[in-house]
Amino acid sequence: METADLIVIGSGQGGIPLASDFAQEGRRAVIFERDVLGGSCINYGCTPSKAFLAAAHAAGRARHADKLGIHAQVNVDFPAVMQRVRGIKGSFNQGIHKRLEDAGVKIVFAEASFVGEKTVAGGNFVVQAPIIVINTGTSALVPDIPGLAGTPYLTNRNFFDLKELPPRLVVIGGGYISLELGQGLARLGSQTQIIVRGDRLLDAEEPEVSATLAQALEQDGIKLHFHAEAKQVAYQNGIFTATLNSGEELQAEALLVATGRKPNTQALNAAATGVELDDRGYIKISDRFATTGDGIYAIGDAARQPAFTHVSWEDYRRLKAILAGENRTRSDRVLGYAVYTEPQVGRVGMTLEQAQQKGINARSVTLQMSQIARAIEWGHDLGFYRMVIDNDTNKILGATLVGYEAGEIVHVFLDLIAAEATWQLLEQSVHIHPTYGEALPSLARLYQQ
Ligand SMILES: Cc1cc2nc3c(=O)[nH]c(=O)nc-3n(C[C@H](O)[C@H](O)[C@H](O)COP(=O)(O)OP(=O)(O)OC[C@H]3O[C@@H](n4cnc5c(N)ncnc54)[C@H](O)[C@@H]3O)c2cc1C
Ligand SMILES: NC(=O)c1ccc[n+]([C@@H]2O[C@H](COP(=O)([O-])OP(=O)(O)OC[C@H]3O[C@@H](n4cnc5c(N)ncnc54)[C@H](O)[C@@H]3O)[C@@H](O)[C@H]2O)c1
Repeated sequence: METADLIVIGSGQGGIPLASDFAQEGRRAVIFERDVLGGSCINYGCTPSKAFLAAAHAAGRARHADKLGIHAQVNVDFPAVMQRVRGIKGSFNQGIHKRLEDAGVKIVFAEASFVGEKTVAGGNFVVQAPIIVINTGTSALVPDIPGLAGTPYLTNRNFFDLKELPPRLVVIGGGYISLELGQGLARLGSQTQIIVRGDRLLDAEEPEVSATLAQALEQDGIKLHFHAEAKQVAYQNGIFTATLNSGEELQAEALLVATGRKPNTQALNAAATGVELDDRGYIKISDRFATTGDGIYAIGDAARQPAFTHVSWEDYRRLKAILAGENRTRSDRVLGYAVYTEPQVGRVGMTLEQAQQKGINARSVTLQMSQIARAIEWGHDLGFYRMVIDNDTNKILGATLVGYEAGEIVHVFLDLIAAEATWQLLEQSVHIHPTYGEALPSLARLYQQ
C-alpha cells in the first residue's frame, strides 16, 4: 500500500488547489477523480453555462433592441455556439490537468472509497494518509416521474453535449439551472415552457425577485406553468410529452430536468471510517470542516455548504489555514451569489425577513430600476436595488439587486458588509454619472427620508 501526506477525493473547486499547494510544498498529495478533472463547475456547471449564456444573452439583447430602434435579424449558429462552449471548458480542464501535474500531484482516475482507517482505494490504487479531504460535490437529483427513466432527457451533465437547437424545450424545476439554461435556450430560439411546482420562481429569494424574473422570462416568450407537476413523461418519435397534474400535455424535442442536487457520497463507503452523513446523504462537518472521522475533512457542496464555486474555493483557503494551525472557521464569511439570467440577480448578506427573524431591528429601502438614469438610457429598466440595514448600528446587512450585471454591482455591498460599513459611508460617496453604481448612494439616501 502507498502512503501520502494528503488524499483528496474528488477534483472539485477546493480540492484541486489544496492538493497542488501540498505537492508544491514538497508533500505527497494524491487526488482521486472518477470522471473528468475540475468537477461540475468547469465541466458541466459554471464555465460551460456562462459561456453558453454569453451567446444566449447576445441573441436576447439583439432581439430586444427593437425598443432602442434597432431591428435586428438574429441567425443563431447553434453548433458554433456549443463548439465554443465545449472549447472553453476543454481548455479550462486541460489547464487543471497541467496545474496538478506540474505541482507533482499523483492523479488517480478512479472512483474512490474508504477501505479502512485513513485508507482509500480507487481502481487498483490503495493509499493511506493522515489527512483526507472529501470534495466530491453533487449530481443532478432526478425525480421519480413515471416514464422518465430511460428517455434521453437532459440534465446539466449532458446539456452541453447538445449539437442541434431543439425547436421546443420543456424544463422541470424553477431554480437556478432551470432559469439560466431555460432562458438561454429560449433566447437562442427554442420555444420554452417551464414547469414550476410552487407559485413562484427561485422560491428561496424575496417574492419581488421571483416576480421580476417571471416578467423577464415572459418577455422572452417563455411560458411558465405554476402550481404544476409533471405526473408522467413519454418519449416517442423524438418528442417528449410531459403530462401535468392539471391534465395538460406539454410537448417538446428536449426535456431538461433541473430539480435540485444530491451529494456524491454513496460510493465513498463513509461508514467504513466513521464519517457520518446527514438525512440527505451530505457529509456532516464541524465549523472547522472536520467530519466525524479522525483526520478526515469535507469541503464544498458535498458538505452541504452553499453550492457555489467561490464557497468551495474559499473552503480550501480556510481549511489550508486550519491545517497549518490557524484558528479559522467556515461560518464567518459574507456570502454573495448571482443568478445569470437577464436581468441578473445579485445577492449578499441578509434579506429584511432574515434579519428580522434574527431579532435585528432592521429596515430596507428599495430603488426601482425605472428610476435609475443609466437603466433608462440603456433600456434595462426591469428590476430594483434593495439594501437592508440595522437601525441600531446603521450597518449594512444585506442587498438584493435585480438588473443588468447585478452580479458585478453587488460586490460593492459585499465589500461594504465585510468592512462592517454603515449606510452613511455609502450615502456620502460620490459615484460616477451615469452608471448603475451611481444608484447605490441614491439608494442609501432613501434612509434619510
Ligand atoms: C449548471 C450549473 C451551473 C452552475 N453555475 C455556477 C455559477 O455560475 N457560480 C457558482 O458559484 N456556482 C455555480 N454552480 C455550482 C458549482 O458548480 C459548485 O458549487 C462547485 O462546482 C463546487 O463544487 P465542489 O467543489 O463541491 O465539487 P464539484 O465541482 O462538484 O466536484 C466534485 C468532483 O468529485 C468527483 N467525485 C465524486 N465522487 C467521487 C469519488 N467517490 N471518487 C472520485 N471522484 C469523485 C466528481 O466526479 C467531481 O469531479 C453551478 C452548478 C451547476 C450544476
Ligand atoms: N449562478 C449560480 O451560481 C448557479 C447556477 C446554477 C446552479 N447553481 C447551484 O446549483 C444548485 C442547484 O441548482 P438547481 O437549479 O438544480 O436547484 P435549485 O434548488 O436551485 O432548484 C430546484 C428547483 O426544482 C424544483 N423541484 C424539485 N423537485 C421537483 C419536482 N419533482 N418537480 C418539479 N419541480 C421540482 C424546486 O422547487 C426548485 O424550484 C443551486 O442551488 C446553486 O447553489 C448556482
